[in-house]
Amino acid sequence: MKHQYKETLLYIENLSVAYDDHVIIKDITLTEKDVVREGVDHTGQVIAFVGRSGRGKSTFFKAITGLVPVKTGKILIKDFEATEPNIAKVVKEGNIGFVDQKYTLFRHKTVQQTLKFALRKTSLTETEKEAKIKEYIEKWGLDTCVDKYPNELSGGQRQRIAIIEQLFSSDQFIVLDEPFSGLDVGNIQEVKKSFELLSSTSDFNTVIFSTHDIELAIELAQTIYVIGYPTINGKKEAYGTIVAKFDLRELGIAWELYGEKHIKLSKDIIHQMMIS
Ligand SMILES: Nc1ncnc2c1ncn2[C@@H]1O[C@H](COP(=O)(O)OP(=O)(O)OP(=O)(O)O)[C@@H](O)[C@H]1O
Repeated sequence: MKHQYKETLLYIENLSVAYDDHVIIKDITLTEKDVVREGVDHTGQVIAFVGRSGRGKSTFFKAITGLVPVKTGKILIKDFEATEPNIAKVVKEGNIGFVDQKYTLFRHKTVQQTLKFALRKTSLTETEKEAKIKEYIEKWGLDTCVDKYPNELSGGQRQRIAIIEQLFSSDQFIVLDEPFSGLDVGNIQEVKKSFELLSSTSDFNTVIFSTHDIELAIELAQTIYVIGYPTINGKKEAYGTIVAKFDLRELGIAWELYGEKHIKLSKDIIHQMMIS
């Protein structure tokens, strides 16, 4: 066995979202399962969404994080509080962490204060909260930032704080909308490291992100979905949906160094994006 599929972590059926009467995304159905790899302690899931501008990636992310209401459909996630396996719950705002493109932080709070605030609804004691913040600050290399305000942080640092903040207030899911846009090469490496940290912490950790950088998507994700306008009966529709799914595990190239097969996949993905 190289890898095995276990419990369902995320299940989306027939999702559609409309602003006023204008349907933006429609007919979105997907299942993501927990994957266990032989000889690897923690294998979090990394899922990428790509697609041309305006096809509805951000709208889809806002729907699964409960930030916009759905028109139709069901979004279920594993219930981590249930004592039995395979118990799912309907997603609610706050269950899935969302890091937007601007990594918005409280302007008037220091990093320490921001993280403390993110833990306010947990049942941890004051001492436990301090310990948890310290643990993450150290693990994520943010020791020098504790007493700084957002305008004193680099883009990469701001983003890591935004990720930790979301991790503190929601369970094992985190959605990042274009986490790599506008970052320099150094910060891109830092964010990549955050992805590794996230997925190596727990089997259940699931990172969902969008990007316009296909190579990065292939390098980081095990599943890549293309969101685009579908062509139905020869006519291109004007709503976004999943037009293609690429499972790198099935293709035998997940967790592998970038090579010939990855380059071929990149071409296939770009082709799917161009026709949708
Ligand atoms: N609040 C809103 N009200 C009305 N229309 C909206 C709203 N937000 C987004 N839209 C429209 O929904 C469509 C999809 O936008 P969305 O931001 O989800 O696309 P995207 O795929 O994330 O694009 P990009 O890659 O450029 O970020 C666009 O036509 C956009 O104009």
